[in-house]
Amino acid sequence: MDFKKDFASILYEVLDGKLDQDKLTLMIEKPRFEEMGDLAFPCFELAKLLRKSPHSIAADIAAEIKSPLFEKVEAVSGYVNVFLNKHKVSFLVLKEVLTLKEHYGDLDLGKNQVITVDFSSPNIAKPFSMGHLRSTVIGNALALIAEKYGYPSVRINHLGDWGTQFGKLIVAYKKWGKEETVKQQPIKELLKLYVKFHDEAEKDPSLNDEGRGWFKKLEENDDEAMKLWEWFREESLKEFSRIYKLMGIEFDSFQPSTMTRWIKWSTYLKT
Ligand SMILES: NC(=[NH2+])NCCC[C@H](N)C(=O)O
Repeated sequence: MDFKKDFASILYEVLDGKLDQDKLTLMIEKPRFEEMGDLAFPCFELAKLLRKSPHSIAADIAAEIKSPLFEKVEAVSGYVNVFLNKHKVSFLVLKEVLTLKEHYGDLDLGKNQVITVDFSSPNIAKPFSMGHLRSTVIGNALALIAEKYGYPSVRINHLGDWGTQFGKLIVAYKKWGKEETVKQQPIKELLKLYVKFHDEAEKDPSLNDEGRGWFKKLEENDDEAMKLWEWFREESLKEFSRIYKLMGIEFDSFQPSTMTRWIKWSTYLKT
């Protein structure tokens, strides 16, 4: 529904085709104040062409417009101000919404160029924060807007799942963790273990070395270290997925931070 275009075609008739419809559409303005109508047509440019004052041109045009689309047409200071017929306009808009359904408002600006949106990105083994929630809502809204505009979007969740803290978490789990408790409430339990690690490391700083040692093992793809890390990741993802499901959001990839490590490796290999 493009009421500017409709107004332009009405003006085209009234002006006997003196200006073409595209030009008229471009000239139509949206008044700054509601009381000046929904659309306005300035008549200043026509003054030269018609050899009349903008005031009288506006008055002439206003007198000639008779369209059920408008409930009021006024000539004010060289402008033709039109007020859309709310009843008719709401009927037309709702009819279009109901016909086009989810395609209402679709645009093809993107011409199928893909847009990637990297958002949410929580850290595994830690609670999902307000900041993550905000990023999730904003990122998904941007992806939806992009899609509406004809850009297929790829939603990437760049998980925070790599770093020394996972060496520490492995140490904590091996010392004080239980498989069952982690499975029951993964984030809560893993966070508890991580906090305990820090409390204990204050008393016994050698734990930090152990943590670094296990992270080194992770970096070297050690079997036991990788199995535990993958499990923490999987359990955390289960919990995050519950939140995403509640919000009706799906991701195309849960790209691991480890990806950066692989990319680094492959560049080393190439050089
Ligand atoms: N590529 C990204 N999305 N990076 C942002 C990572 C955010 C980080 N995981 C955090 O929770 O603070």
